[in-house]
Amino acid sequence: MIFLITFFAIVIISLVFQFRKSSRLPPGPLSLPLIGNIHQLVYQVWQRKGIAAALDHYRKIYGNAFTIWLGPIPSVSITDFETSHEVFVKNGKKCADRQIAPIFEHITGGFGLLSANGEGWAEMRRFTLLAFRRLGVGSNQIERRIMAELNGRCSELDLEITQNGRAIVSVDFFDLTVGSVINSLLVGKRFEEDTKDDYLTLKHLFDASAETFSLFDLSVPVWFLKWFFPSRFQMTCDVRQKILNHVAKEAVDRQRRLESGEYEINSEDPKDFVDVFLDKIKEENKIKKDSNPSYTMESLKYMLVDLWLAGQGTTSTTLYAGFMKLVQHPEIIQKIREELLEVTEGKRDLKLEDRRNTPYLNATIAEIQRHASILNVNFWRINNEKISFGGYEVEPGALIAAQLGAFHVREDTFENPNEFNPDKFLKNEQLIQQLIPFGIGKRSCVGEQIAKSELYLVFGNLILRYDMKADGPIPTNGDFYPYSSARLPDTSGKMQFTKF
Ligand code: HEM
Repeated sequence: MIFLITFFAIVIISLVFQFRKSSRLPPGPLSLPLIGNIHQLVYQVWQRKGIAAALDHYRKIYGNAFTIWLGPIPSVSITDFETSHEVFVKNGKKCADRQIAPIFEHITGGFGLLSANGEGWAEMRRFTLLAFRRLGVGSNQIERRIMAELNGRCSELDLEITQNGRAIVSVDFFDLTVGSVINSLLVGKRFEEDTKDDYLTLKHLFDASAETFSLFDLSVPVWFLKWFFPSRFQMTCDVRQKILNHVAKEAVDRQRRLESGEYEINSEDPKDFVDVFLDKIKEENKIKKDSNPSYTMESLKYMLVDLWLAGQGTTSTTLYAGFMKLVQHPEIIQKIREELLEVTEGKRDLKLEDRRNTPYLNATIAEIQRHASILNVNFWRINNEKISFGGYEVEPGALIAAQLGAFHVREDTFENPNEFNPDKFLKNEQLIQQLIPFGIGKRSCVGEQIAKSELYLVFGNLILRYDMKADGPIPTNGDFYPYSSARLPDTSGKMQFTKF
């Protein structure tokens, strides 16, 4: 009897505590002590066949901001633009830290951008944006890099068309084009015929690392993985080390040549990110006593991996998914082409400066990004100060995220969200400002300018140059891993390109 009374007393006290902790937070399903809402979340994700759909379900019940308790930690999801702006821009400083998966913290040691926080992250972010500017991002220098790569790839397509009357284009085409642009920006090398194997090794390693990017791997503590899944843990560490060595080998070699006097950096006209970084290491070394500890070879290696990792798959997936949509809508391709022929008079390539005169292409790219919405769950931030918004209060230590995937499928913002139709962005010109595929606030994408330039130039110029249609069935599987944080489409689709 005493045992039963004690048990019920503990349950009631725990429920009261849980209720009090939740009372100022945005609403959400009734949570239990210790497990929070994990059981309901798992059920909804399973029943609705995906994380974004489950979050959309909660949004419909509880509104634009809602709380799901992940065990003892509250996670606040925000699914509209205005509240995201209020929290991540107006209160940006309070939630600049990212919640870093224990396994990532373990393998990066706080280096890089994706899995770093604090002063080290802030310094690297400032440096990266400055380095990108020095390398011509935002000017027509980046346009030249992208077009050089695209022209190289198109000459291969043209040869295939001359030989076979058509070229078969698969996801590899976009992977290689985007991979080459980023490689040339980071380490000054494109992937050419003789270096394609290099690229394939890297792609294979990145694919292998994506396998260990499930919510499970990202949530459990390192000791748990080490003890209960030692081979999986080892695989994650080994793959990461191989990626690090592979991506950084050019930087290590250049550092060696720099020290031996075989190589010199032209500070006025750096060739790539490695040049800018090595130059900065040299500058910091001169200061000695007060030099910034962020500028080391180790730090450069992790920066290269993060920029490669974040910049390659995202852009390539968007291009592939976009073309898969377009070949199912030849009328949209036709309308884009008419617009582009008017702007270029059919005599020249499409340029970034044409963007203001191509509203239909701009709307199509926005619709592609909305549909591709590459993250099912956005990276969580941790607030380190209390954040108040819309009458709610989120105490420090909560997880908080703008859920881009759930936001991009809202039917009250994007009419008929399942339908692929760029017209929605033309009917309401403000809508394009509300789309946030690159995230919002202090941790938003550092590669946004590069990605936007690539998407515009590749979509536009390929449509200007080629007629395209599906080669075989278009995969209709939707999201290949609906339970993973990142959205990955089935990439088995192919297209036939012929000369326009
Ligand atoms: C279509 C292409 C791309 C999309 C949709 C995309 C999207 C995103 C998103 C949603 C985030 C997280 C924002 C947040 O936490 O709120 C992010 C972060 C990031 N992206 Fe991108 N990205 C793309 C291309 C690129 C490129 C080309 C690069 C590099 C050259 C890049 C580098 C990064 C980095 C380093 C971060 C972490 C920034 C930080 O933590 O400070 N991304 N991106």
